[in-house]
Amino acid sequence: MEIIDRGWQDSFNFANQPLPQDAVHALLDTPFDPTWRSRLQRAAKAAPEFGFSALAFISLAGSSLAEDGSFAQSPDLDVPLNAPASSRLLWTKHGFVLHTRVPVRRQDAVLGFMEAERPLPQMDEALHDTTHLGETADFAICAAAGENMHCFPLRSTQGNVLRNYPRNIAGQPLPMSHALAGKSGVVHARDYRGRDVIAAYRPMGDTGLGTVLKIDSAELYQPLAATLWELPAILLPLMTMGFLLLRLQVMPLVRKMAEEIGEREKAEKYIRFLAYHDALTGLPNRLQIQERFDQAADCAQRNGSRLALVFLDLDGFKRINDSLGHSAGDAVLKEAAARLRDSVRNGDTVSRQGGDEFLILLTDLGDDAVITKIMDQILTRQMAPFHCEGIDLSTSVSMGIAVYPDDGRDFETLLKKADMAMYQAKDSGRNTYRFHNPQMSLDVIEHLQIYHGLRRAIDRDEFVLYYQPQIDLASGRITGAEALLRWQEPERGLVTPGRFIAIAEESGLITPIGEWVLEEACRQAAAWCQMGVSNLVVAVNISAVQFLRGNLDDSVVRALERSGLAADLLELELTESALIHNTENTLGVVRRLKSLGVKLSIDDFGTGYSNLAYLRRFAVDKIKIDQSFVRDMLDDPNDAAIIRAIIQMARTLNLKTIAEGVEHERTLDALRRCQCDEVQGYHISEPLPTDQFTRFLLTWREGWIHTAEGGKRAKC
Ligand SMILES: Nc1nc2c(ncn2[C@@H]2O[C@@H]3COP(=O)(O)O[C@H]4[C@@H](O)[C@H](n5cnc6c(=O)[nH]c(N)nc65)O[C@@H]4COP(=O)(O)O[C@H]3[C@H]2O)c(=O)[nH]1
Repeated sequence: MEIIDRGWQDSFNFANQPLPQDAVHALLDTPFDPTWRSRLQRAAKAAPEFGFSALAFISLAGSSLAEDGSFAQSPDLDVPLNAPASSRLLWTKHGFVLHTRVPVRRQDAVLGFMEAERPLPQMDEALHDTTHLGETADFAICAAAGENMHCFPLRSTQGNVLRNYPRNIAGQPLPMSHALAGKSGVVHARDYRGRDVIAAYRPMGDTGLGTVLKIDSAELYQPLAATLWELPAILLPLMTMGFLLLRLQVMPLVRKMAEEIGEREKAEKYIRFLAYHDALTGLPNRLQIQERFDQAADCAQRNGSRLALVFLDLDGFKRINDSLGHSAGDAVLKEAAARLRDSVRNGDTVSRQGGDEFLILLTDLGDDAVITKIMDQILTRQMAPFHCEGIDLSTSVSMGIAVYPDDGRDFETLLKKADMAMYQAKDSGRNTYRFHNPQMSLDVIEHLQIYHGLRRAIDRDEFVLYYQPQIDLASGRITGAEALLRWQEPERGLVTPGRFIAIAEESGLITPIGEWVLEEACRQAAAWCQMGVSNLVVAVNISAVQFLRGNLDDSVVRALERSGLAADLLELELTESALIHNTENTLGVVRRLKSLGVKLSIDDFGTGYSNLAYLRRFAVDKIKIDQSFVRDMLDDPNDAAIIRAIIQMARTLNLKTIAEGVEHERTLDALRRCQCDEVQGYHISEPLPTDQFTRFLLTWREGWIHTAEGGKRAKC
């Protein structure tokens, strides 16, 4: 039910974001306005990100204004749902699909409609997720069709739907008929195949659908039946052997029978338990927390108190699951669940949504201070390491908070807002929490637009590299050029990496983008070399994601081969965090790169772990002192002391140092006095497009450039 409600709510929210609203409104008067049509089309293109497989905006007259994706054609089953209105549940060859039609509104006026389809893989899973209950366990979802019913495929119907199937067989109601009559319970009855089953039934909210979870009685009672079958054969000889033997032989059997009956009751209880709990952690499931929310909201409305819904996601869970396996993943989830339960008050509810997502309902709240106290408690507890399969693991969590009634009054709205806030917490570096604020909805749209734009940017040739010179302080020579990525986005203009690198990392797009950067930077460095610029090292930023997930060493080899650039004219700038994780794999990649002759520098040094051991282990060549220290070094003695310490340490380890973010002559002098090797910053030059950087190179110092005719040949 919540999946369907959420799907409908998502459609409604999507349709009523400012961009679609404005566009549909504008197209009321000028239906063919190309600017608004193209904006609306951009909004439609964001559909997959919201989980839609198809989406169309439709005018009041019924014509399509913009659409994306393809709607299901001739589904095997198509049933209208009572609520939310204008929704239909379809069964297609890919599984369940929710079809919704929602109004695009401004205040009370309907401006148009949005039709959307969203696959519901969670419901597909529900059909198959019964195997752990037993061989014959099965889950059914049906809709009333007059006196009969239509049923979506069960495990036992092997993908086939049941159309117009009777609700009673031989005068006896099937368990589903109770669910379709709006009742919940457990019965021993005959199912549609005429088999005896034990079945739990319940209606699916107000949708008009019914659900049944059932298992064949024969399977459930099999051990008991076997015992009963043996009984007469044993009893006859026993009767002649007298009381003693009777006690010895029969009593254990009787006890066994009693146990079997106990087992049967346990199975029944388990079926009931599953309807309201998560099987892995034993926590309440989504259905239960939603019911508790409804009760708490009624109460809060009466006494004017507040509630909070917290959406919590474990940070880095996928990495644990992928690298250590599912049993370690399960252990982490159980431990996280136990800690969450311990971190909240008695009246609060912790539930598992699925995967590594949890929901927490905090009731009876005064001001936000109570919420932040609980959030801090959760963060602290989750971070404590725990022992799992021979290793110490620790996790952190990101949380988003939506407050009743400030952020909304119904469960789905609050859930959606808490979800958005959770993403903000992730964006802010994880291991933290954020309260929802209205700006977040706009941020989500912006985030999606950037994501979709990035996917096409390489093919459309929209990336460019700018270069910023790096200068040797002793000689004044240009020793290097840092390649800095820019995105020439058709509508936004030149976009700097701060706005898109994190999205590229999160979506994995950083790998192809990073490869493009490597190829382009090497190609350009080789071109400068051909022009006669000698020993100019091009420095390329490598993201930690690219380093850990991509085949960085292969990409580097390819870029060098294609461009013909000498390996020692390429420097890779890595952050400390890239080298700290996954050390064995990292070491292998670094060794290969070093064996090629590629240089390695550590970017933003001083802001991360600053672990000296890895500087040696990875044979780093250069340390880049973070601009946050450089910026204030003249005014802040602590920053100046840190810079001096970094430079001294680097000298001891025989590493070069470069200071970034040098904006003033006086900073440059101070760095020279500290014996910093190189500098980079606006004082010398901002990052420049290729042609301007080439001019910069040619005019920087007389006599520095050696042409091929001039004697000294450039190394390329
Ligand atoms: N205030 C101030 N800023 C200065 C000064 N001199 C240089 N900067 C800016 O400082 C940033 C230095 O790059 P970064 O620390 O590697 O930080 C880079 C880097 O981490 C990332 N980045 C840039 N290009 C790439 C790329 O191709 N791949 C990856 N993975 N990340 C990139 O984006 C970050 C930001 O890049 P930009 O916006 O180009 O910002 C650049 C540069 O324009 C100065 O004197 N004052």
